[in-house]
Amino acid sequence: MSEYHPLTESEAIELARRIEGVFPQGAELTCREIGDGNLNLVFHIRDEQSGRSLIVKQALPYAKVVGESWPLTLDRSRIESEALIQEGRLAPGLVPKVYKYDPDLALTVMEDLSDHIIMRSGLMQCRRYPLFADHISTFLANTLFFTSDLGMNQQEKKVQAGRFINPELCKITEDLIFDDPYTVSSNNNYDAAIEDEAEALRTDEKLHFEVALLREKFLTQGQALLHGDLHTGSIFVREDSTKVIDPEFAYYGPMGFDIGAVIGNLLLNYAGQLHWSADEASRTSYREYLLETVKSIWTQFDRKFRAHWNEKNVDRLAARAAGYQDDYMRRLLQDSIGYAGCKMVRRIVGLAHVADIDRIPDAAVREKAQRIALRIGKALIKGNRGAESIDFAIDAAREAAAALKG
Ligand SMILES: Nc1ncnc2c1ncn2[C@@H]1O[C@H](COP(=O)(O)OP(=O)(O)O)[C@@H](O)[C@H]1O
Ligand SMILES: CSC[C@H]1O[C@H](OP(=O)(O)O)[C@H](O)[C@@H]1O
Repeated sequence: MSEYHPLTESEAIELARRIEGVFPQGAELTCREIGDGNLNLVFHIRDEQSGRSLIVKQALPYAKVVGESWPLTLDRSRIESEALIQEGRLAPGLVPKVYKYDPDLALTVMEDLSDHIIMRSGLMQCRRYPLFADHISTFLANTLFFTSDLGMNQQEKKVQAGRFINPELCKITEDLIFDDPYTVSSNNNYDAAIEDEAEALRTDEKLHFEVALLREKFLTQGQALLHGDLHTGSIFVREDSTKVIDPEFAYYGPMGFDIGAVIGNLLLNYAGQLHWSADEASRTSYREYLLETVKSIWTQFDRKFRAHWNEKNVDRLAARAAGYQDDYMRRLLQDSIGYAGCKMVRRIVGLAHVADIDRIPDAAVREKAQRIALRIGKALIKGNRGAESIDFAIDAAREAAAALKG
């Protein structure tokens, strides 16, 4: 079985059976392929009798969402498993356990998180997660600080950056997020009703300038080891637990890209609340919850990151230089806001959308949600370098909803 080929369900069972300490001898295992993402196969293997289960995630040699015409490296499976192991070390309890990585079959065997729900689905059901901001801010502060030049040996960091060179997956981001939405591209995909918005994205010079600056940072700034695709479809939640999955886009990049991904995806749900909330009162209430969550994520991240800096910093100059920490955090906030905006725009007009918006059944309501999302996204991109607090993002969201009477 060791030569690469996409597994059948029965092969996935045989592979899972060989993982020590999970299934009882002779267990009757069942298997279902449950992958709903854009890229990979995900097998769920379970023993009904003991209730034990695990996940086998296997990379395909192409992007599943497009097909074999878009070849994609299998090495992303190594990057994903190594990133999960790093994240688990730095943020214990916030990622699934990795049982095995098989380089020949390009697969990772990991903990089954089916007792959680994908956060995007939870948000579409207007559920609240009181510990999420605490958990995700810990994940972000720990993984970003301790893989940066502030928190780890600077020579080791360069060596580690070499293990996370991820050109093909970075190219997807560079094209889909920072290029296609602002030009005519066969990758783009949007409803005809918002052709005026797509045209405006293609002709807005101030927007292009800001996107170019953010893209330049994505291309050149190896600040920390990023998750690289931290949207709400890559986060499993329960009221009492948060688990981050799917770091196959991991590479050394600008920290704000991860923080912005979380914020941008919460705001995409905010835009979609026209449909998911039952009425005006619950819409207002849930939107406030989303904005409080955005604020709390940034505030807690800022506090935790500064605490690491003050207590665990390994860069002597960073410890001494007056005003450096405040300047660093201000730039980080601004990057996060800018990238949040980019993440929002791409999910409305680019290749891969989000269910928060696309599953709105009524075309007129969906169109309004798309316009709100684009209005917020553009405001965040254009205003990022002037933002002095996270309230800038919150005010932009409120303004867009009010302007379009969401
Ligand atoms: N550890 C896990 N436990 C349970 N389900 C999982 C796990 N990992 C992935 N899944 C399921 O598979 C889906 C796709 O996984 P994901 O890692 O996002 O794949 P892709 O890389 O193709 O986007 C998830 O939305 C989730 O339903
Ligand atoms: C051609 S890949 C498009 C899109 O899919 C990835 O998301 P996921 O693997 O979580 O489904 C990533 O966001 C890419 O930009």
